[in-house]
Amino acid sequence: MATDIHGSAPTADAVRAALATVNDPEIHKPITDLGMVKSVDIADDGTVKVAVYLTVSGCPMRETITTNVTTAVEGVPGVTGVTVELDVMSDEQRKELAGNLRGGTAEREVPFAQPGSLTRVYAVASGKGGVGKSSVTVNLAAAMAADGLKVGVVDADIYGHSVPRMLGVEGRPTQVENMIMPPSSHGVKVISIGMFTPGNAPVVWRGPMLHRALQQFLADVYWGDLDVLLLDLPPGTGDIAISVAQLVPNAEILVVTTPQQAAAEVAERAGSIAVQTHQKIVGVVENMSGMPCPHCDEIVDVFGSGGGERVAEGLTRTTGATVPVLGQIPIDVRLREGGDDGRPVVLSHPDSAAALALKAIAGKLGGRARGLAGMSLGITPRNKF
Ligand SMILES: Nc1ncnc2c1ncn2[C@@H]1O[C@H](COP(=O)(O)OP(=O)(O)OP(=O)(O)O)[C@@H](O)[C@H]1O
Repeated sequence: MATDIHGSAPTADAVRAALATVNDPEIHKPITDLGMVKSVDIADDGTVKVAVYLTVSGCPMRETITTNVTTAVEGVPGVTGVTVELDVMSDEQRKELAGNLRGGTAEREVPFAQPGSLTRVYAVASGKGGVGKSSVTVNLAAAMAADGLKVGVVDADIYGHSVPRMLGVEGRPTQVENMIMPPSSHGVKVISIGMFTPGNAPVVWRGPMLHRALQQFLADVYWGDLDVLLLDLPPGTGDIAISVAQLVPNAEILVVTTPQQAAAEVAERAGSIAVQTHQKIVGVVENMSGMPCPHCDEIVDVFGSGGGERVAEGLTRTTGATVPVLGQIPIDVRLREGGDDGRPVVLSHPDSAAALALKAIAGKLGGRARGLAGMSLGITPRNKF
């Protein structure tokens, strides 16, 4: 603990400045800006009592907040001891905070669909299930976050939500009024339907409910300023793909397939939905592209070859715009293990061939300048008669 050499009591300004360095662990903004500091009492003997408002009672972050406040204030010259008292915001205070976080925008707007939004939104789609769409999503997200980008993932795979496990995110999100704070892991903010269902209960929802859930994930979750938002869609050409197109028309589609002929055909069908919804297809990722033989390193084409290329060519023909193959990811046991352990392979084995392929794709997608390119201008072309 730091003690002032002159033995004088710490100043209120210095304590405030120290508190301004403490971020709320979920909102990632200084507690002083969020109206969370209730009072600061500085005694002549240098002891400081800080009263902090939690956003909700039973906040899972209370211990982290207490520790961080204590550490920050202990560092102020002249402080001889710190006690932290916790209180809970009133409904009124929570409403005010939610309003502040929204930055004055009306409720229920999807921030990523607003003109001027600089967040790149990628909807990750596949034709068939099990081709590695979620694995690709979480690894791209983790690689981009490791590169310093602010990244969010919406697990919109309502039927097979696996993103939280793959990223090692546990627990339920905190809710402040009708704003949901997304938990984060490996620097990636995540929201999933799995966080709102008891146990591992399967979700049997119909189209309109799915649309509402997705709208909530996009509009009611406090994402902050994101560079990239990845949406893990359910396989196929279902309702969610249409909802994404309506809610975030500027989302670009990333198609994941395996090299297999059958998978490639359905992937192409899933991708071509973009033609109907006027969305851009950013590219194709071929996953499970061969497996290095553990004995001789020869590449074994377990699922055949050429699927990614075929899908890209097909989508280029259908859309009239060039759709590139962004990368090929080999089969790697460590990638599967990373998914089971909540530690994406790009972080656990960054030099493996699978991780290198994923990081190269992340570099292409994350490195594209943020801008208005690809954004809907809100103009509907008039039909010619
Ligand atoms: N390149 C790879 N090497 C080894 N295992 C992989 C690879 N890609 C995915 N897997 C494994 O295959 C399984 C299916 O992957 P994943 O859940 O990502 O697919 P998905 O397309 O999202 O499936 P669904 O749409 O049904 O949710 C997982 O166990 C995952 O760990």
